Amino acid sequence: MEASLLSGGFTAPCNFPTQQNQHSLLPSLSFVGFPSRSFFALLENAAKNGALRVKGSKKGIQAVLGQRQLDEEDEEQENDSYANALTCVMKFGGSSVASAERIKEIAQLILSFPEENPIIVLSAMGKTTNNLLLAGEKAVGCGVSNASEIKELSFIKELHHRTVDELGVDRSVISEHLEELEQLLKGIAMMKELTLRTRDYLVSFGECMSTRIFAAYLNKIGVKARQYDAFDIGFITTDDFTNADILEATYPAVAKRLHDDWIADPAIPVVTGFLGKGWKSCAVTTLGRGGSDLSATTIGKALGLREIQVWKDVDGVLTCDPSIYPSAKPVPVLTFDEAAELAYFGAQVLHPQSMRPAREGDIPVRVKNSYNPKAPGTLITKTRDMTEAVLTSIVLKRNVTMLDIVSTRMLGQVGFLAKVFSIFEDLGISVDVVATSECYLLMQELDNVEEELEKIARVKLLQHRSIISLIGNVQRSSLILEKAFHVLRTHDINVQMISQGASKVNISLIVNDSEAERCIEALHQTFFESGKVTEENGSLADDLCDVLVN
Ligand SMILES: Nc1ncnc2c1ncn2[C@@H]1O[C@H](COP(=O)(O)OP(=O)(O)O)[C@@H](O)[C@H]1O
Ligand SMILES: N[C@@H](CC(=O)OP(=O)(O)O)C(=O)O
Repeated sequence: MEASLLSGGFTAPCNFPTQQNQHSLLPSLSFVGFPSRSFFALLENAAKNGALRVKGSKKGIQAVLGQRQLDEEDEEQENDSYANALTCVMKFGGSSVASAERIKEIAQLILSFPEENPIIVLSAMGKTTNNLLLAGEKAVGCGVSNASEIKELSFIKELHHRTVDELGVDRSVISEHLEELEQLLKGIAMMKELTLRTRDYLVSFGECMSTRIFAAYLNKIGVKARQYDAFDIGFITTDDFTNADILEATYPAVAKRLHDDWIADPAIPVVTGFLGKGWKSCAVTTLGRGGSDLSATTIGKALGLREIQVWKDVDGVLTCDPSIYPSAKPVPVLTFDEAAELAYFGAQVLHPQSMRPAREGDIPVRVKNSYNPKAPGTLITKTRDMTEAVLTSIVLKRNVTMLDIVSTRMLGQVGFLAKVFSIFEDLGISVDVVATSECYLLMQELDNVEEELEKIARVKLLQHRSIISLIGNVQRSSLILEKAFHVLRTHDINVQMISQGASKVNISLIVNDSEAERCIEALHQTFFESGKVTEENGSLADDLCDVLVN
C-alpha cells in the first residue's frame, strides 16, 4: 500500500504494510504537523492489525490512536515488563559456594525456579575472607621476598584454580585478580602495615573472584549471566572501613543500573556481596563480617522485589545456635524486629543491619538451606501471629564484662547516667545491656573505663559473664519471666541482671559463663520442647515445668 506520511513537516512517501507484508514495515515513523483524517484512519488500521508500533509523546499517540487503544497498549506493556522483571534476590553465603561441586548445585538450584528472574548475591568462597585477612596480617611481618610464599595465599590460589578447572571455566576469569592480590600482599609487606582501608581492599578479592567464577559458569551452561562489582554499581557507603554503612543514594543508583541493564539485555545479575564504595574516599569498603546479607536486602529494597532469599547451611533461623544446642529447631516465622535483635545479640546467622532495608521496603526475607532446599526455612516479615509462639529463639553472647556502678552520692541526680555514657563514648566502648535503679552496664572492651568511672562512682568489674537473650513477644514478659525464672531456679542458676530491650522483642538475662550452656538447655526445653508455650497454654507449660523439676 502506498501512502503519504507527513514527517518533520514535509510529506514523504513510504510503504505501509498490509497483513501479508508485515515485515516490510519501516521500524518507526515520526510525525509532526496535522495529517488528514484519512491518514489517521490509515495509521489506526495498521496499528490495529499489529503491524505498526506507534512511538511518540502520549499526546501525539493519543491524537492518532485515541485513549482506549493507548490504555490497552500501556496495560499490555506493563504486563510484559512484569512477567519479565527481576523478581527476587538469592544470596548465597560462603558455605554455599565453597567448591566447584557446591557451585554446580547452586546453579541447578537457581534453575529449579524457572518462574524467577533472580539477582544473585554471593559471598567469597568458603573460608576465603578469613584466609585473606590472615595473609594480610602475615604480610605485614614477612618481608617482600616471602610474601608470595604466604600459606594462605597458596590456599586461595589453589582453591580458585581448582574450582575454575573443575567447572570447565577459563582461568582467565580470575587470573588478573590473583596476580593483583599477590602484588597487594607484596605492597603490604613493603609498607609493613595493614590499614583498615587496605584490609577492605584485600578482602574484596574474595567476592570479586567468586562472582566472576559463578557468572562464567552460568554462561558456560547456557544461562546468560552478568557479573557486577557492588562498588561499581552504586553501593555508596560511609567511609568506616571494615564496618561501613549503606547510604541512601545507593538505592536509586543500584536500582537504575540493574534495571536498565536488564531491560537493555536481560542476563542474570551476579553481584558481589559485602562490598561498597566509600562516598568520600571512593575506596572499596566492606559492610562488616557477614555483610552479604545486607547487600542482598539493600538490592531487595532498591528494586522493590517480591522476596529476598538468604541461602545458608542450616534449615533457616533456628531456636538457638546449633553449635551451642544441637537440638535447636527451625523457627517458621519471625518479625523483622525479632530477626534484627537476635542478630544484634550475637546469632551469627544474619548480619545485624541486614533487616533494616527489608523492613523499610517491607520485603519479606526467607532464610533457606542450600544443602536442603526442600526445607521450608524461616519467613521474616513485618508482623507475625503473636499468639502462635511467645518466644521464637534464645541467643547466647559469651564472655562479656559486667560493670556494677554504684553512687549513692549521685544516684538520682540529673546527668549521672549521661556522664557514665560519655565516658563510654570517649573510650569507644559499646554497651549491650543496661539496667538502672542501681546501674549495671555490660560491655565488650574495658581498658581505662574503671579508672574513669571511679572518679564519679564506686565500680565493680564482673568478668566472664554471658548474656542470654530471649527473643519473642515481650508484650508477654510476665509469662516469659515466670517460666524462665521457674526453670532457672529449679536448676539452681542464679540470674545476676535482667533487662528488657526497648525494641520490645528481647529480654536479656545475665549469668556466669560457666552456667550459660546449662541455662540455655533448660530454657530451650521449657520453651521449645515441652509443648509450645503460647499465650493460651501458659498453664500447660507450667505443668510441664513442674514435671521437669520433680
Ligand atoms: N539462631 C541461629 N539459627 C541458625 N544458625 C545459627 C544461629 N545462631 C548461629 N548460627 C550459625 O550461623 C551459621 C549460618 O550463618 P553463616 O555462616 O553466616 O552462613 P553463610 O556464610 O552461608 O551466609 C550456621 O551454620 C550456624 O552455625
Ligand atoms: N565473605 C564475607 C561476607 C559474608 O557475608 O560472608 P558469609 O555470607 O559467608 O557469612 C565474610 O566472610 O564475612
